[in-house]
Amino acid sequence: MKSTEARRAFSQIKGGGGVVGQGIEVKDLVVERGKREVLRGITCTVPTGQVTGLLGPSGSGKTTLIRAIVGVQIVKSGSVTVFGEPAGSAELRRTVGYVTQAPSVYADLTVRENVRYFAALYGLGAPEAERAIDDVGLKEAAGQLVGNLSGGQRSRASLACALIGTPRLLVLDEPTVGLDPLLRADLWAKFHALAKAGTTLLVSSHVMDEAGRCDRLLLIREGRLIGDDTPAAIRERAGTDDLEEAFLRRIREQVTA
Ligand SMILES: Nc1ncnc2c1ncn2[C@@H]1O[C@H](COP(=O)(O)OP(=O)(O)OP(=O)(O)O)[C@@H](O)[C@H]1O
Repeated sequence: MKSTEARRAFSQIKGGGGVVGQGIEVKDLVVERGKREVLRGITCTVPTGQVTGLLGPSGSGKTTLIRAIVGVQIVKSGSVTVFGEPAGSAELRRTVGYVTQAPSVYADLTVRENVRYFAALYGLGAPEAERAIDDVGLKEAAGQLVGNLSGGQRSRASLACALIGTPRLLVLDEPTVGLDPLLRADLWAKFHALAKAGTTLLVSSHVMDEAGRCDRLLLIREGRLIGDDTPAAIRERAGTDDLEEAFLRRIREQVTA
């Protein structure tokens, strides 16, 4: 067994009915941006084959944590591993798909040209590109220039490019911003279908009504983790069915602690 495979096997823990693994492990992570500590000692895990939501108010540190996980953020201290490898290491390049908040597609190419370009980078062809376009509901717009698409369509074009390499970990920074409720529901169904097929997903959002769609939630506030559990357990602990209210109660608990 190669060392990478050994580490991967080691990062998996036998669960009751099947294999439950840790896709991401973050330990005591501290990040400074602009001379300010924006992540203040985060420790958390993200299980494989599930949709984990990263929730928190604007400016709480979601994007910074995501950047550390995909390996593009300088960290002050602590560690981040993805499938047992240090975040950002060469072994993870084809393993991690990352969709940023800003669309990462070429505005002067059509949707199809963009997705085929990314497919070619992975040694894949037109059928795989068409499947990814179909998956994000952009079949009708495939021939349009990305520069002429709506904001929501453009984010879906970025998502199609990220899906093409069938990454083991898909990290999506606010993927549903600007989408109508029907499209949001379609995309969440797609995320769960991917998770069922074994993909690990980390999805950030500051929209509380999306939190209930996740298998697990990481709640972040002012650079600290204030919750790491299933939506059901977070509701139960707070004594309310309303996740937004549960989040607020958790914040109040922290403030008075
Ligand atoms: N390039 C930067 N230089 C200095 N400070 C930054 C930089 N980018 C972000 N910050 C600061 O780091 C903190 C966390 O920002 P981050 O983008 O991680 O938050 P977020 O939770 O993703 O917010 P949003 O939901 O608005 O995208 C904020 O206080 C922000 O002002």
